This record gives sequence, C-alpha cells and structure tokens, in this order.
Amino acid sequence: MPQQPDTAVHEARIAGVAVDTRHWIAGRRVASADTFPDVSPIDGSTLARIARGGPTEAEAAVAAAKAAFPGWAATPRAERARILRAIADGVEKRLEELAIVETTDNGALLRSHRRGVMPRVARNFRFFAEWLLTLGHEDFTTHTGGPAAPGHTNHVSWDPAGPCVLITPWNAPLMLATWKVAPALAAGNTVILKPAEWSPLTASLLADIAAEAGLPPGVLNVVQGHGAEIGDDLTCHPDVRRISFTGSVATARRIAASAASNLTPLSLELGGKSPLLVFADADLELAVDLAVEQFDNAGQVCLAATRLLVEESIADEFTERFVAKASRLRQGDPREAATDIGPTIHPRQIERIDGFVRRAVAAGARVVFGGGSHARLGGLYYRPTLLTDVAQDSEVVQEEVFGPVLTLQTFVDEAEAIHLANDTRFGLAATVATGDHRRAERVTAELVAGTVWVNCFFVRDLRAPFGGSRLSGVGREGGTWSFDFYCDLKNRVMAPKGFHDHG
Ligand SMILES: NC(=O)c1ccc[n+]([C@@H]2O[C@H](COP(=O)([O-])OP(=O)(O)OC[C@H]3O[C@@H](n4cnc5c(N)ncnc54)[C@H](O)[C@@H]3O)[C@@H](O)[C@H]2O)c1
Ligand SMILES: O=C/C=C/C=C(\O)C(=O)O
Repeated sequence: MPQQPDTAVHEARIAGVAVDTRHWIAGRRVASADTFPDVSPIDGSTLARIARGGPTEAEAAVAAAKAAFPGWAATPRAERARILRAIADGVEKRLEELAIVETTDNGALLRSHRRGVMPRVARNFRFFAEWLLTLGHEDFTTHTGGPAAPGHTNHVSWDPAGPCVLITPWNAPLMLATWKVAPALAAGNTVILKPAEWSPLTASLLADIAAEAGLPPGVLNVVQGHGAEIGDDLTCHPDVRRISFTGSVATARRIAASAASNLTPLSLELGGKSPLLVFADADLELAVDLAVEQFDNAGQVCLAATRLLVEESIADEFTERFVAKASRLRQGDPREAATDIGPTIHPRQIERIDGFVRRAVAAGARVVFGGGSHARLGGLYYRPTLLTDVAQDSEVVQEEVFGPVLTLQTFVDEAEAIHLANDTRFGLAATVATGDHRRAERVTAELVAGTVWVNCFFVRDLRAPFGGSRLSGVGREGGTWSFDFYCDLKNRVMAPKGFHDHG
C-alpha cells in the first residue's frame, strides 16, 4: 500500500464543500508522494493539489478491486440494487454540492448541472439497479440439432466478470463516469475509476457517497493522476477484466494497444464530427434552435453536431436567423444563472481550438461570427464561432475541434446531404431537421452514426444502445448492451437425461 500521510492539506474547499484530493483505494484515503495542481477554468485559480498516482497506486487499486470481487459478485442482485439506489439517494441529497464542485472544476454551467446533469448521475444508478433486476436470464429449449439434442435447455446468464478499469474525460466528468460505474457495479464487478486530471474532484465525492451508501471497501476505487503516468499500469494489468474508456481517439489507440497484451475486452466511446442536416422543408425555428444548442458546454460535447449542413435554398435565411439567435447567447461565469456559455476547460484546449480556426481561415474559411477569445472575459472564454466557405476535405470539417466552433456547408439535394454527412472518419451521432416523415425515414436509414435524432437533440433513453461507428468508438453501452459488455455471458446446456433425481 502506498504511503499514508495524514494532513488536512489533502483537501479542496469549493464553496464550503470539502473534497478529499487523495485516491480512494480499498475503502481508505491514500496519498501519493507527489501531487499536481487542479485549476478552475472559470478564473484560472488553483483549487487544490491532487494526489498524483502512478504504478504503485495502480497496483494497489487493482489488488483492492481483485480482493473485493468475490464478495461483491456473490452479493445477491437485490442487495446490489439496493446499494446502487442508496448511492442515487446520496447523489440527490448532495446534488447542490456536486453541481457547484463540478462547475468550479470544469467550467460547465451550474444551472445545467443542477437541472440536467446531476439528476442524470442519480438516474444512471437507479436505471442500472432496476435494469439488473429485470435482466434475469434467458432460457430456451433446443428443438433441432440431431437426435441427441431435442429437449436440451440452454440457460444464458450474465455473470460478473471481475475488476473493471473505467477511464473518463473532463467534459462531463461525473455523468460520464457514472454511466460506466453504475452498470459495472450492478453487474457484480469491482471498479477502478480514473477521472480526467483536469476535472478530478467529483469522482472523489462519488467515493464518499458510495461508502456512505454501504458499498463495501474495494468495490469502487478512485485513482487520480495523469493518464500518461498511471494509464498503462491500469490498462496492461492482467487482473483487469474490462476496460471502458471515453475520450479521444489518440488515447483510445494507446489503450487498445495496452489492452492487447492481455486481450482485455474494451469499450471505447470516442470523438465525433456529427452533422446537423437541415432540409428546406424543416421547421426553421426548430432547426435554428437545434443548431444554436450545439454551443452547449462551450462545444465540449462528444455528440455535438458541429457540421451544419443546410439546403441551399434556405441557407441565407437559416444563417441570418442562426446568427441573430447565437449572438444573443451570453458568455460569462458559469455559476451565474444568466450565462449561456462558460469557459473552455484549459488554456491548452483554447490553443488547440484557435489553431483550428486560424488554419481554417488561412485555407479560405470565412468567420461569420466569433473567432478568438472574448475581449473582456479573457483567454479561457472562446467565443461561439461559425465558419462558412469550408471545403469538405479541409481540416476543420474533418477533425474534431471540441470547442464552440461550427461550420456551415450547403447541399442541393438529399443525396448530397447524405454524402456530406457520412464523409468523415467519425460516426457518433447525426441530427436531421425535416418536416417530411418519409424523408426522415430515408435519410436516417443512410446515415452512419450510433445515434440519429430527428427534430430533436440529446434525447437519451438509457435503455438504448449508445456508442459510435468508425473512429467514434468500439461497442455499445446502455441497457442490456452495458451488461453484455460488463458481464461474462455464459450458456449452460442441460440435457434432459442422465440425472438420478427428477426434482
Ligand atoms: N463518445 C463519447 O461518449 C464521448 C463523451 C465525452 C467525450 N468524448 C471525447 O473525449 C475527448 C475529450 O476528452 P479528453 O481530452 O479528456 O480525452 P483524453 O483522451 O485526452 O483523456 C481521457 C482520459 O484518458 C486518460 N488518459 C490519457 N492518456 C492515457 C493513457 N495512455 N492510458 C490511459 N488513460 C489515459 C486521461 O487521463 C483522461 O482520464 C473528445 O475527443 C471527445 O469527443 C467522447
Ligand atoms: O459528451 C458526450 C456526452 C455523452 C453522453 C453520454 O454518454 C450519455 O448520455 O450517456
């Protein structure tokens, strides 16, 4: 076990909320020899110093998860579900604290955290608790397959798999973490959660909440640190039975290579370059609303429809109305109720975003509005930006910016719209605005995307499969798909003969 200093410096105080900045391993707080700073994107202030995990902590966390696994796997489903519900209760009880800590840590809107994100965190736990209980098992009887087979019973069960490494990004830290933690725990697995180093705090609060809810020690472990320093030791570990990762394509490649050493099953939820297709027959008001919504969370949303594809005949009117509406967005402190767009997570991300915009302009793109940081708010507040005159094969159309930057292209007919929509290496999501039901059926059938929305955006039913095609990911999570991933599926085939008893 790593060293264990006892001082109160291992704490962040965010609006009066105490957050332990150490790891949570085997039901204990564990410090590291070194720390790293956690900076708020709201004003660049240092919030805390976070335990900087490495090989020792990775080893300790996997060992804890391995030791706790048999007990948790053997815990009756109803009891596992009860504890998950108690975690959901704890999240709801501390909703305001979680919301303010998350906003301070990652800069996303406080009102979104209060109204949408943290309630969803609780829902992730409740949903998978209930789904576990309905999942049951599947039985079917073999009727064919030769003279010996008839009457054989196939009994398919979702068995716990073992320790799971869950690695998550900073754009929706607790929501994305619990989307994995909840099904992994429900399935009877133990967890090592590694939150992103730019937003480490709410994962630590989750450890507290889970412990208060009665989750046994070692079932959920939280390790902090830089992916480059602790990642490989987690993903290469032979005792790890599943790896689920949400983040960038570059990191996913690295993780997949590590996982290859033990052939550890992987679930990857990666980036996107999703389109919003606006047909001339669409409700224009609705289409404009959907387009402006893509600036939510300052564009740091994997699913964001960052490519606006608009039918040429309405492009001028659409652009005019879009600009009018987007110009009314208020950028500022994400804790204030009136703010629509907050800051970008980190100066490095701003540089990246601005680099995309500058190179696009150099290649001939026109900045319709935005471009650059907000003059008064300063460097961390990149303005919502719209670019036109962009070529389909240009960098800004093909690569994920992960900031408040949209491009607008036009098309003349359905075939061209579909071609442009599908012509990237990604396939996470797509949104279609049309007033024609048959067109909706035709176009959605052709789009390459894990999720396609029609006349709506980000409507999430947790029973549905969620994930991406192409470079947007590997596998699907959600509902039974989550259990298919987190469990070892087993088929027991029982012959109708050979037993001494018939009971
Ligand atoms: N598809 C989805 O559901 C979804 C959701 C949100 C974000 N994303 C994507 O995430 C990206 C933004 O997040 P990010 O910049 O934090 O991604 P990132 O890949 O840089 O980091 C994600 C996580 O991976 C860790 N990591 C880094 N190197 C590692 C390594 N070698 N081994 C193990 N772990 C390592 C990081 O510490 C962090 O916790 C965007 O591409 C976005 O589209 C996808
Ligand atoms: O930024 C990405 C958001 C992803 C959303 C989900 O994973 C979800 O709603 O489950």
